[in-house]
Amino acid sequence: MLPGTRVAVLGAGSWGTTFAKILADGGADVVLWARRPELAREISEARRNSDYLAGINLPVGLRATARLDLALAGAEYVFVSVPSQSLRENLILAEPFLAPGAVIVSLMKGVERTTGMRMSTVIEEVLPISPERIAAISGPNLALEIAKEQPTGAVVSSISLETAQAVAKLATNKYFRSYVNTDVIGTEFGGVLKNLIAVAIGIVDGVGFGENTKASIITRGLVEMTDFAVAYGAHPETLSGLAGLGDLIATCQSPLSRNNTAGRLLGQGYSIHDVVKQMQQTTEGLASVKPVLELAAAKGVAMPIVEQVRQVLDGTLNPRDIAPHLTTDSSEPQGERTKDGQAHGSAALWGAFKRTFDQLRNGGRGPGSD
Ligand SMILES: NC(=O)C1=CN([C@@H]2O[C@H](COP(=O)(O)OP(=O)(O)OC[C@H]3O[C@@H](n4cnc5c(N)ncnc54)[C@H](O)[C@@H]3O)[C@@H](O)[C@H]2O)C=CC1
Ligand SMILES: O=C(CO)COP(=O)(O)O
Repeated sequence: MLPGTRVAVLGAGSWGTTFAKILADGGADVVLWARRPELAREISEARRNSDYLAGINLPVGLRATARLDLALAGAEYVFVSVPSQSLRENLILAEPFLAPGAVIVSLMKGVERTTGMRMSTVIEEVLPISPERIAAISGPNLALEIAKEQPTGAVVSSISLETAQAVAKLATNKYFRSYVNTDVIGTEFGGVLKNLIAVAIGIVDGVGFGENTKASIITRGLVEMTDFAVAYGAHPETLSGLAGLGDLIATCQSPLSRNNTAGRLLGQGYSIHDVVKQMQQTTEGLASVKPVLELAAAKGVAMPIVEQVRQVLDGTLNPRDIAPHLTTDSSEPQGERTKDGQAHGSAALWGAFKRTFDQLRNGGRGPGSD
């Protein structure tokens, strides 16, 4: 990838702006599209995005505009970071201005509420481009930490390995390392599902429960995530990688996570109505609960933790009663793993932890697989 590749980033919230910085610091020629002209002006002139990334200086070469046509003109790669529920309407607006042959990359971690579709499938349905020109990026990527240039990794996924590698080369710099895979289903569902487990962790934190409960929810949550994603065709290893376990750890541990924060407020007794009012930024998990449970039911996948999150959101479960299992479940004792699982016993889980940390340490070379 030659430095100076023309790239557009759509969405100037915390992740879109941070990703624009990642790409610009990697040598790309980046134009960031913001809906609001005053935000585009602040980014271009003051090199700041004070609403979303307070205290961060943005790269000198990064340009911003509120004109979608100007942002997209000549862009070979288009990275999209708008709230998942608004993706479809934004793609319709963007389509007339897309350069022929452009690659579209989803940075989002939600499913469309009305259809249950993953973001790459919404892109494939709305835009007249082949799936080989679509990619998705996911990983333990709390925006503010990356904007401060704290090192991390992510996975770029596309059914075309060539596309994934080209995108990964663009999205690599001294503090951000991109790996590649071709498991788009696992990569995208990893990002969607860890949000729901992070809401559950926030709830138990808000209630005041301790580390045993949280560790149990994280571990059982990873089983739910894996069973769900595998039922839809994902490789289980993807869920043990950066886009699964890696992101689950980051999101469940960090007060920077909006999903975790929303859960904590619910656990402290706020109603979902009050929580939505308080959250200034996109909280994908809240919109994903219902479609994910519908998709799980369609494949017969049990998701007791996500089900309890739904009940807390609906006000039918007291947050104090949330547990890593359904407390009403009186079935016979089961093994820790359900279907594909005996291969994923404790040794495999330790292996997955170790791989994740090894990958985080292993920066600096070309894109490898996750
Ligand atoms: N913030 C983070 O640390 C990370 C976020 N993500 C994902 O990135 C996506 C975007 O999230 P954030 O940037 O964090 O959200 P955000 O709330 O910080 O920013 C969202 C941006 O989209 C704009 N927006 C809102 N409604 C819109 C609409 N209808 N059309 C166009 N733009 C609209 C907002 O004005 C704002 O600029 C989400 O799917 C999230 O899961 C992924 C990795 C990390
Ligand atoms: O996806 C994220 C970290 O990888 C950001 O999580 P939140 O959307 O919960 O802030």
